[in-house]
Amino acid sequence: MVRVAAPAPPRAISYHRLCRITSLRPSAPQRVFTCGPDRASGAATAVVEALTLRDICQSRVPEHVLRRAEDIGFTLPTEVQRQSLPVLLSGKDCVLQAQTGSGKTLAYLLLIFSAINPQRSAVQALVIVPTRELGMQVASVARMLAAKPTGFESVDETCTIMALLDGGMLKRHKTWLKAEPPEIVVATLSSLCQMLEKNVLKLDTIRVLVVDEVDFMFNSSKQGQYLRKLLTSYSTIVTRQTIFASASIPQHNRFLYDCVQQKWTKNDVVHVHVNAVEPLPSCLRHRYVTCGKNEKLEVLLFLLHRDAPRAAIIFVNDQSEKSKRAGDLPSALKVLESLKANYSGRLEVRLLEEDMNFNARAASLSELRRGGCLLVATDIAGRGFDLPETTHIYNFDLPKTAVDYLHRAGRAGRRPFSDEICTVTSLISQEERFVLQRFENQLVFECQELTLTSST
Ligand SMILES: Nc1ncnc2c1ncn2[C@@H]1O[C@H](COP(=O)(O)OP(=O)(O)OP(=O)(O)O)[C@@H](O)[C@H]1O
Repeated sequence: MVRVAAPAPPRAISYHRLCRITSLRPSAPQRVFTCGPDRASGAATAVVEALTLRDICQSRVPEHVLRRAEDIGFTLPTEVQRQSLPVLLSGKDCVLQAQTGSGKTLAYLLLIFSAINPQRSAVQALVIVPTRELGMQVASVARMLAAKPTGFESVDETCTIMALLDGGMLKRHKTWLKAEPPEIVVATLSSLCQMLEKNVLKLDTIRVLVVDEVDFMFNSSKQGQYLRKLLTSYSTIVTRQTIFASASIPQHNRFLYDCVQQKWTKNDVVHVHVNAVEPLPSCLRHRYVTCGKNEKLEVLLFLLHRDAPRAAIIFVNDQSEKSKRAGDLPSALKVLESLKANYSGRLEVRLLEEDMNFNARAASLSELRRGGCLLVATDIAGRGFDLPETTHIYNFDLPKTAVDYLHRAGRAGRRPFSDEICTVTSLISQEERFVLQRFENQLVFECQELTLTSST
C-alpha cells in the first residue's frame, strides 16, 4: 500500500485535484481517500491509499517475484493490471484488450509466476509471440522478474525461461528441452511447431498459455492455421488457462464467440476491455503534413531537426511486388541512406526490417536498447516493441489499415504514469487525406494539419 500525504490542500478537494498535487494519476486505483484536518497540527491533510501490485497479487505471486517487480519500479498497477489481475489470478480464461503500452505483459507474466511450480522440471507456461524481437523482449522481462532480488539469495525456487524463436539455435534448444525442460517457454509459432512435430516438446504439462498480439496471429493465414492446431490438438482447455492479449481485437464479440465455439477457451472466458471508447493512448498528439512523393525526404529531415526527438521511429511500408520488379530501391533503404547522408542531429540512425538476417536484426535491437536513436522500420517493429524513450513516430508511408496505424502510433507514449506528450506525424499526399480521415473515425482521434512554410 502506498500512502501519499499532500501538504495542506484546500478544505474541499476533488480526487482529481488531489492526484495532481500528489502526482498520482487520476486513473490510479484508489482504495481509501480521506480528507480532513490533521489532529496534531490542525492543518488540512489528505491521504490517498492506492492499491499496489503487491495488494492485488499477495499470497498468489511468489514474494521474490513481487520484490523484483518493486525493485524494477513496478509498484502501482496500471489500469489494465488493476482490472485484469483479479480475473487472471482467479484462474479464468481471459481476453485482455487494452491500449498499447498499458502493461499487458506484466499482467500475464505475474499470472504465470503465480501458476508455475519451480520445483517441477516441466514446461508449464507458454507465451506465443508473432516476432523474434517481441519474443526476446518478453523473455527478457520474464528473466528480470525471475532473478533473485537482494535478500533472497537463499531462495532456490527460481525458474528457467527459454526463448524458442525464429533464427535461434534450435539444435541447442532441442537438447535443453530433452535434458531439463524450462518452466516457461516464449516462442514464435514456427519454431514451436517444429519442436512439437518432432516430439521434442509436449504441451500436456502446460498450465498457462498466452497468445500475445492474438489478432495479428489469426490474421496471417499460416500462423492462424498453426495456432488453431496448437489450441485444440496439442493442448486442451481443460488443463490450461488461456490468455489472449492485444491492443486491437477487431470484432471482439465475434472473436469471443469463436473462442467458445472453437474451444480455444472455456465457456466462462472473461473479456477485460480497458478504455473501450478510446483505443489510442491520450498522451499521443496526431498531425499530418501534405506533400508530394518527391518532397517527403526533405520534409522528414526538416521535421526531425525541428522536433528534436529523444528517440523516434520512422515507419515505411514493405516494398510492393511491382516496385521490386521495377528494380526500385526499397523505401526503407531510401530513407536510411538519405538520413545517413543528411541528418545532422545527435541520434544514431538504425534499420529494422524483415529482409535483414536475424543477426543483423539482433544487432540493431541491442543498439536500440542502448539509447535514443532514429529507427527506420517496417511494420515488423509495429507490434509489441517497447522502447520507452521513443517520443516521436513518423509515418513516412501511411499504414495500410487503422489497426496498423494504432500499433505504429503506440510505439510512443509507453511510460504508464507519465504525462509526457508524444507526437505521431503522417506524411501524406492529397489523395491519402481521406484514408487518414477514415482511420481517425475508426480509432476516434483527431489529426491536425501541420502546414510548413519557408518561415516555419
Ligand atoms: N505497473 C507498472 N509500473 C510502471 N511501468 C510499467 C508497469 N507495467 C508496465 N510498465 C511499463 O510499461 C511499458 C509498456 O508495457 P507493455 O510492453 O507490457 O505494454 P503492452 O500493453 O504489452 O503494449 P503493446 O500492446 O504495445 O504490446 C513497459 O516499458 C513496462 O516496463
